Amino acid sequence: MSDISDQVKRECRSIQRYALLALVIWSLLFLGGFVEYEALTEARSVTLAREAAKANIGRDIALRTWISEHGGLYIETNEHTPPNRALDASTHGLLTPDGRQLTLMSSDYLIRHFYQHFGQQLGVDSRLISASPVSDLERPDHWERKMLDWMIDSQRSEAFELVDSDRKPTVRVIQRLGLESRCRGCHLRRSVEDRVGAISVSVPLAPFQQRQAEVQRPVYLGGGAFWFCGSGIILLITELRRRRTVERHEANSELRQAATVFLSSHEGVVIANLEGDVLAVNPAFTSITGYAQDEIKGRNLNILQSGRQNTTFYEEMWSSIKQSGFWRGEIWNRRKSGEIYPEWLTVSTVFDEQGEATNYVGVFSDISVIKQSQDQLEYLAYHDPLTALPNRAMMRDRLEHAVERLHRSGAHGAVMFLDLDRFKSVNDSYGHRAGDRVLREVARRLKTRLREGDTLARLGGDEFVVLLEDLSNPQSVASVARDLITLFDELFDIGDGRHVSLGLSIGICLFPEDAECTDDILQYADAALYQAKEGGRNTYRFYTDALTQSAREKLALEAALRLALERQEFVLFYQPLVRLSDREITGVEALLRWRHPELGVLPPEKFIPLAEETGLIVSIGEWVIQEACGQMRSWLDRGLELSTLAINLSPVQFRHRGLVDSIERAVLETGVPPGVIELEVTETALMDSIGLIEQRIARLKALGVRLAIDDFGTGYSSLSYLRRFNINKLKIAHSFVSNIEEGEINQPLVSTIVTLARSLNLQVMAEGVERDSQLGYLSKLGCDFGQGYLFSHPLPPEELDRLIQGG
Ligand SMILES: Nc1nc2c(ncn2[C@@H]2O[C@H](COP(=O)(O)O[C@H]3[C@@H](O)[C@H](n4cnc5c(=O)[nH]c(N)nc54)O[C@@H]3COP(=O)(O)O)[C@@H](O)[C@H]2O)c(=O)[nH]1
Repeated sequence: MSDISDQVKRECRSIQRYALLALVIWSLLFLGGFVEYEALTEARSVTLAREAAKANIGRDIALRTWISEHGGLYIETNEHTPPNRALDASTHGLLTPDGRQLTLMSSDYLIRHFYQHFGQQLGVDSRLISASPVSDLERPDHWERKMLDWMIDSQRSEAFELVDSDRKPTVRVIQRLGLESRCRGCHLRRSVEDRVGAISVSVPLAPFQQRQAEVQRPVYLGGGAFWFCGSGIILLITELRRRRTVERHEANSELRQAATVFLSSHEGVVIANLEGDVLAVNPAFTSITGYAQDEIKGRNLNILQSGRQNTTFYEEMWSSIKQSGFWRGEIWNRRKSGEIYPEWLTVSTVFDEQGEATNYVGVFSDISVIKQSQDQLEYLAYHDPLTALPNRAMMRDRLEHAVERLHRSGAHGAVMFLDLDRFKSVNDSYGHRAGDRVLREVARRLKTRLREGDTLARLGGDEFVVLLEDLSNPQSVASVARDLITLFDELFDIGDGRHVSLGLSIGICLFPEDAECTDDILQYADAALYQAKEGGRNTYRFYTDALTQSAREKLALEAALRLALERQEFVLFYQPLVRLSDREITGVEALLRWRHPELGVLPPEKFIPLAEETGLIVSIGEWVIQEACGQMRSWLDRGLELSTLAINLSPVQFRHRGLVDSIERAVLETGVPPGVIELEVTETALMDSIGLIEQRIARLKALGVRLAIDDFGTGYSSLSYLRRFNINKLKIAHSFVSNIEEGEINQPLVSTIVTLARSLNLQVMAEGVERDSQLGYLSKLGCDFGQGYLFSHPLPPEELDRLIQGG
């Protein structure tokens, strides 16, 4: 950079030197011209003065001649014109009759006299001189003498010279006079016949110089102005040249910079003419396209076209370049290897100083990698990475399109919400790898049953959605649902030779029948799924209005349930457990109630399922245990003879690892004997959690807590677990007791349960004893205990208190 500026400075200095030289030459030329002009003017002044002198001489000669021809001129004498003493007296003493004196004026006298008086005014001094003067008046001065001698010697009749007379330049002219015949008489009379005479005229040069100076002034002014103009032009040209030099250097520097950018840029650059023929490319162009400069130069840019864009694309692109001089966008081009790739291209038109387009410059970068990442991101934004199925976003997108399209065409569609039954257990028991394997297999199996136009998406977890479009008959969805469920008949391989069994629940929403907007369709399908799961799993349900209503209620209830514990809205009722042999109340069963602020006292079936579903049952259950134990302690302290406190446990509670801890805590805190606590669980709960609860039951047993099987006879009829878990009591379900008198089926069933209990050495209790007849029958069978409205409804503790106290 500094090299460049030094060079610029050097060139500028050189230009300035030339300018100075030109200025000096120009000034010298002018000065020479002025000097020459001055000399010419001076010469002209001299010439004019000389001519004035000669004019005088001519006039003098004419006067002399005239006077000579007339023999002289008589004039009256006065103090200015005294008598001519040079002549004899006869010629100057003449008197006129009136007494005036006249004198004869010879030519000499007249002219001398004339110049004496008027020479000053005329600016000319003229006098007659003679080589042999008869008076001092005729005597030549030094110059005149010299000139007379020269003229005599050189036979010349005239001489002139510019001399300094009293420091004033004066033109002096001298002209010899010939002795003419008419003068001879006079000369003879005066004995000066052979005299050499001459007229000598002196003309001061100053007036002529002055006149010339006046003429010169405008010339000098004009000349000065001309000099200034010339000098100005020289300076202007110098400045222009200096600027052009600087600009040229700057342009060169910019060009060098541009060349550096061109060569070192990571973006490909191609310069083409207006026909699209390549003129130059940079190294990055070569590395991106594979074409070296020599290969591509002269070839048309269309060699790079990939064929991926149609002619309309190129027409629009070139139309933009021609209209605005510019185009930018993404384009697919072809490398020399034939591979096509995306590039981000900017095409700019280069214009000359007249605004005419001269070239096109294309600058581009290979965006293959960016594109791939972008594609990957787009893919991830719309796909589930585990199963490669469309995700929620894409499913919504497709559903929205389908709703719109089907709305126009009048065809039907359906959304199926799929939920895997027992998947959570697989994940919990065998780990996420096994779970992932199952999910991939589920996706694979489901796809086998669907058509190409259907969408199978995974929303997350074990939730899948199927979108069916263009259904000619909405009922056909049911057969698809059945087929999908059947796909789960086969076990799922989870590796290491292990297999698990899963079920499938499906909720179906038809559109536009059930709903017309995406959100509603999805919500309704979800609600239908809930119904399917409620309906026993491994089944499907269609959406209905009633279902929506119950779903809404469920939501409201769930919100209230979450607050019920902290608002202390739960209470426990207690129902007596009666020993049938003597009708004594030997224990109580704690039964939960919810005092809902708006709905009143709610029985357990209204909220326990929801509490189980949401997991709230764990903390509610802990409260029940704590509260019931506290109450029991209070009764025992007051001397009530109660040996059993029955507490219901839901399967969810039973599976929860904190169960034993919470019972231990209650025992510890309330001081209730653990032996009075009897936990009621269902057979199903026991069997479902069999692997998980074995240790837990052992701990409970070790604590002294008793176990009763609730609703015995309605679930699995496996008896081995009765011994295995050291069960203490069987409770015969209401449904068996309620029609014990009429049914031929129920009597043997109840009798069998009582017999079984006896043989296993278990206590047995009948639930739902409402009538004496039922009591009589059960007593006859030898049933140990009974519970039912016949004895008492579930009561608040203080009422139960009264009941027991009252006997
Ligand atoms: N996990 C928990 N579950 C609980 C708890 N409290 C109750 N429950 C469960 O709710 C079920 C229904 O209980 P509830 O509505 O209180 O009904 C009990 C009695 O009112 C009813 N019963 C008693 N005698 C009769 C009768 O003669 N006729 C008739 N129709 N019903 C009667 O039976 C229920 C008690 O039955 P059981 O538990 O099988 O002994 C209840 O079954 C529990 O599953 C809780 O705190 N936690």
